[in-house]
Amino acid sequence: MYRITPGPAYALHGSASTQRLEAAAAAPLPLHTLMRRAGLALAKLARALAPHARTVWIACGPGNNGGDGLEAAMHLHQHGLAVVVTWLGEPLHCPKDAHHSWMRAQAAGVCFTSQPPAALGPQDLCIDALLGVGLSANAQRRWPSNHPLLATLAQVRSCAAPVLAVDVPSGLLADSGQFAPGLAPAPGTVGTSPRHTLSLLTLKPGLFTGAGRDAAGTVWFDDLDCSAPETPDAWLNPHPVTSIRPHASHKGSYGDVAVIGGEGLGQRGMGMGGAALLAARAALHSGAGRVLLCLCDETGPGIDIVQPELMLRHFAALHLEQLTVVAGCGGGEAIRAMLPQVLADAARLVLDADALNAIACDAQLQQALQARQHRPHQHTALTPHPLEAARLLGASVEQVQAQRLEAALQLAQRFGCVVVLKGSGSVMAAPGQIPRINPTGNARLASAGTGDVLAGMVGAALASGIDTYTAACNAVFTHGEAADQWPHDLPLTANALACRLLPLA
Ligand SMILES: NC(=O)C1=CN([C@@H]2O[C@H](COP(=O)(O)OP(=O)(O)OC[C@H]3O[C@@H](n4cnc5c(N)ncnc54)[C@H](O)[C@@H]3O)[C@@H](O)[C@H]2O)[C@@H](O)CC1
Ligand SMILES: Nc1ncnc2c1ncn2[C@@H]1O[C@H](COP(=O)(O)OP(=O)(O)O)[C@@H](O)[C@H]1O
Ligand SMILES: [K+]
Repeated sequence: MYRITPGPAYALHGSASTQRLEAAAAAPLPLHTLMRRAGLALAKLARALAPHARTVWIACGPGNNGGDGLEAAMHLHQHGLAVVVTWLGEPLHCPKDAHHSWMRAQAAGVCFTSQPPAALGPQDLCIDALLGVGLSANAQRRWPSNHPLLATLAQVRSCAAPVLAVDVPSGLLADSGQFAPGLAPAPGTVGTSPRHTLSLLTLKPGLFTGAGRDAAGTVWFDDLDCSAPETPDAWLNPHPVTSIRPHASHKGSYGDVAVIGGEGLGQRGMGMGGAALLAARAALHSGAGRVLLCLCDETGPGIDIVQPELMLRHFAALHLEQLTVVAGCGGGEAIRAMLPQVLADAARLVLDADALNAIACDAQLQQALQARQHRPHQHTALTPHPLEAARLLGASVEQVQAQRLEAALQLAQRFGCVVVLKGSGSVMAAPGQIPRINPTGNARLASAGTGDVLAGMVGAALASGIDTYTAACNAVFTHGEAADQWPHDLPLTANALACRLLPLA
């Protein structure tokens, strides 16, 4: 068993592949072996997390997730802890494994009650064994609003003791990181005590994206002594491989990035030059050899006084076929006029923000984007946030967020390019590749301009010559890592982020 921290490329398996793996792993073993291993692992972690617990409340649901909780209850009780179990299963209708563990817990003398013990405190522990991966398969069903499971789930979530979830936080869909219909916590009802999740047999994608990161808290993993030979549904995006710059290199070795964006104040009364500046500065600080800045503003400045390394260029003076172009940041409506030429000629291209919005409502631009995949010397990455992704897919933000992995893959396949679907647990996808979920980053990035910084970083990574998918994945990891390492007493603003980043290449 170990704690999951950003760095390695962990394999992620959704509920269907986990269930297949479970069946394959259980087949050669004596009955109940996996649940016994799960219960032991859970009890071990519970004791490590709450060594001074006076009371452990274990909320057990009707299926095998509840069975894991019952099995752990027996071990913790045998260790002399005051264990109280609320079991919502029915002896005649529960799965065989869970029934077996219920019998064992009863025989061991575990205390069963319908209500949580009074006065659970911060040194105590609540184990959430209500629902696991069985939820995904049955999500179309609903519990009636007066069902005891819903009341117990609310009590678990508002508990003052730390909560250790078994496999997945109950109610969260293991595949998507969204709550099942009717099972999302009401605003303001989740306690502030620490959250932990012990993922069993496999790591689930839903723990790392969407609502999953908040719900899961610290993620632990135990493989129950079973290997997972199935192809994963996704990878946790690993730390980039550090590359050393050879002494015999020069600025041309690290590529030229041109940022095109920044509609002028005079055009529609909305000045957005800052977004383009942020992307350009981020590209420079991420190691690009040279960075050109093309503002969509005839009256714009001729120099960035703060960052004089940036070279201002008119659009007509850009040799697109030799450049890595980052297009869209603050481009407003002005970027639309430049897109046909950019899509036709740019060697490597990152499309963000207003470039994506323009493409979403123009079939010709969409065709021009799709055509790039057939030109071997051209490479493209899109970096939409969920609303931009929804516009490109003709869907709603809720639909995108309900299936972040699928949405990113769908965009990648439709446009034949690499896609970064941003937000908590950004998803990276490319045609023919297993998608990745990024484990770095935090809500301090929820501030205007941090996406422009990311676009500049992807541009710098692409310009260094690495393949587009790796470039996007590396940049997303480093962008999030910078936010994770940001000093707590310093405000995280996009410009500071752009200028403090370590080189990518
Ligand atoms: N069988 C075993 O030996 C093992 C089981 N494991 C545990 O088993 C869990 C999966 O167990 P289950 O497949 O029994 O499922 P869960 O215990 O996750 O179950 C959900 C229960 O609620 C019901 N349910 C699910 N969604 C519903 C909905 N929308 N409306 C109404 N009822 C719904 C299901 O019928 C099931 O009884 C894993 O998450 C894991 O914790 C693991 O420990 C591995 C070993
Ligand atoms: N809560 C969060 N957790 C992790 N990353 C986040 C969070 N909120 C925002 N981000 C990241 O910050 C960036 C914001 O990008 P975007 O929405 O395009 O902002 P902007 O257009 O203002 O630059 C993305 O990389 C996104 O993944
Ligand atoms: K659970």
